[in-house]
Amino acid sequence: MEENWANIITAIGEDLNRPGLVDTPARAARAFEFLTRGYQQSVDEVVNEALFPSESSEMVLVQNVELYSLCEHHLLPFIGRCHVAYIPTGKVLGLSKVARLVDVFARRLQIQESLTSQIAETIMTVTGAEGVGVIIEARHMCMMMRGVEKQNSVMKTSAMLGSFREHQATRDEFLQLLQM
Ligand SMILES: Nc1nc2c(ncn2[C@@H]2O[C@H](COP(=O)(O)OP(=O)(O)OP(=O)(O)O)[C@@H](O)[C@H]2O)c(=O)[nH]1
Ligand SMILES: [Zn+2]
Repeated sequence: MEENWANIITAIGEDLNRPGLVDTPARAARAFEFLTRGYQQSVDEVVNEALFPSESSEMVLVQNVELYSLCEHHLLPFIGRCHVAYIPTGKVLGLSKVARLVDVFARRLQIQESLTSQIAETIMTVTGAEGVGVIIEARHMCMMMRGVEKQNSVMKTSAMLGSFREHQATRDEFLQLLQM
């Protein structure tokens, strides 16, 4: 990866030997590895068995999980917030694990729609929940810094599974909790 960054820097007409750039290929390689570290993670490892028995069958919402991902078309960041809700059936997931699972999929090359579905499906599988709802709101640098150059548009995507898809009342409760 280091060699490839060196090629890119040369290709844009920069001088790889100038002091500010000497370490950049290695640094950029480390940064890019970090930004895509989701590929090195597995759901089981991240959850680390942090599933706890609970009688609760009421909605759990983790709101405003910050999200940094890379769009798979331009390799530019999209940045925003993710809201995750589910209705447990006998076990609840460790709170931090919800945010960790968001990162497992955000730290890859993504489009926002797939990222949203992957998070929802994983929470559903891991918890055996009755239903899951995920909403992501994000700003795409590929639309802001370049291309169409729109600074204020926000992309909102949702994935509703199980009771969140089947029952209007469940979906409404989710959307109401988000607005509180
Ligand atoms: N649906 C979806 N599209 C995305 C996402 N991230 C980037 N894109 C879009 O991917 C498309 C790629 O279009 P192309 O025409 O192949 O590429 P381009 O010439 O760079 O397009 P422009 O961005 O319009 O300049 C663009 O419309 C981007 O806005 C995403 O998460 N979801
Ligand atoms: Zn893009």
